[in-house]
Amino acid sequence: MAAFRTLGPKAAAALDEELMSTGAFSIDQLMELAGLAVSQAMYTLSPPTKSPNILVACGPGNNGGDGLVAARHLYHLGYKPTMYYPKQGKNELYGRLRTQLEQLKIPFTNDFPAAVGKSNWIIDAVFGFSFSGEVREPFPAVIEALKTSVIPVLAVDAPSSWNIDEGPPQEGPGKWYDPAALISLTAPKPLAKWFEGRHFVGGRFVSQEVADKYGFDVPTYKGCDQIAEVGSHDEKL
Ligand SMILES: NC(=O)C1=CN([C@@H]2O[C@H](COP(=O)(O)OP(=O)(O)OC[C@H]3O[C@@H](n4cnc5c(N)ncnc54)[C@H](O)[C@@H]3O)[C@@H](O)[C@H]2O)[C@@H](O)CC1
Ligand SMILES: [K+]
Repeated sequence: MAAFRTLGPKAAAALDEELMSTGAFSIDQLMELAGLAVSQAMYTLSPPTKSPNILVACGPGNNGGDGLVAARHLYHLGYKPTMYYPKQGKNELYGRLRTQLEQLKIPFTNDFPAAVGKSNWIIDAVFGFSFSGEVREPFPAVIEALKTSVIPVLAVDAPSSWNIDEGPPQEGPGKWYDPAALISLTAPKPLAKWFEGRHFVGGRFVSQEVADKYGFDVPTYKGCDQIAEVGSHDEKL
């Protein structure tokens, strides 16, 4: 696939609304499918036999919720996830997802930089398509740790701190946080045009009719995969 079509933040929010109204999906279902897709992307990048220790950084919104779901699936796939979740959002769903992890005795840490050194991979579920402006506390230290980390990172829906429409922060090449891999949920957001690492799309539940209405492509999923690798924007696969 070359030059994939993207979905801007307003269209992405409208699509979620439509899936949950006329589409009759619940947020729990959408988040479960998103988190499952994230866990499959992680497995494709590096199986638990090679990279058992996964640090999952979760933000206060639904992107963080995807990280909570992904951690549960990763545990059942044989990984040892550790959670960093400093600011739990108000939705009761986040509380239930957290309880599910606590019942599996998955550890939560308050010291993100210290946990980075004990990890084989990091999952960035801090901010998704509703991120805007300058990164506020307590997350600047997290973004800084991601930027300087030698541990590879899989970003969920967006590399956190990147502008959703305009891509990486304008700090000069090589000076921003640049994850090794990205999984776009439902469709790549405009920022994916600046991303050059391994790129997956998850969302094997969206109909062609919905994709046509919102103007994005349904990738070719293989076998029973929840994800498809789509490559970078200018690359022909
Ligand atoms: N169909 C899909 O593709 C689905 C996507 N979901 C996920 O939901 C995400 C969008 O979720 P939300 O709309 O809840 O938003 P996000 O999770 O993208 O972020 C919103 C949260 O981040 C905070 N925030 C925004 N800018 C900030 C800044 N500069 N500094 C500090 N905090 C900031 C907001 O106050 C809010 O708490 C998607 O990116 C995707 O990961 C799923 O969970 C549901 C289904
Ligand atoms: K993210």
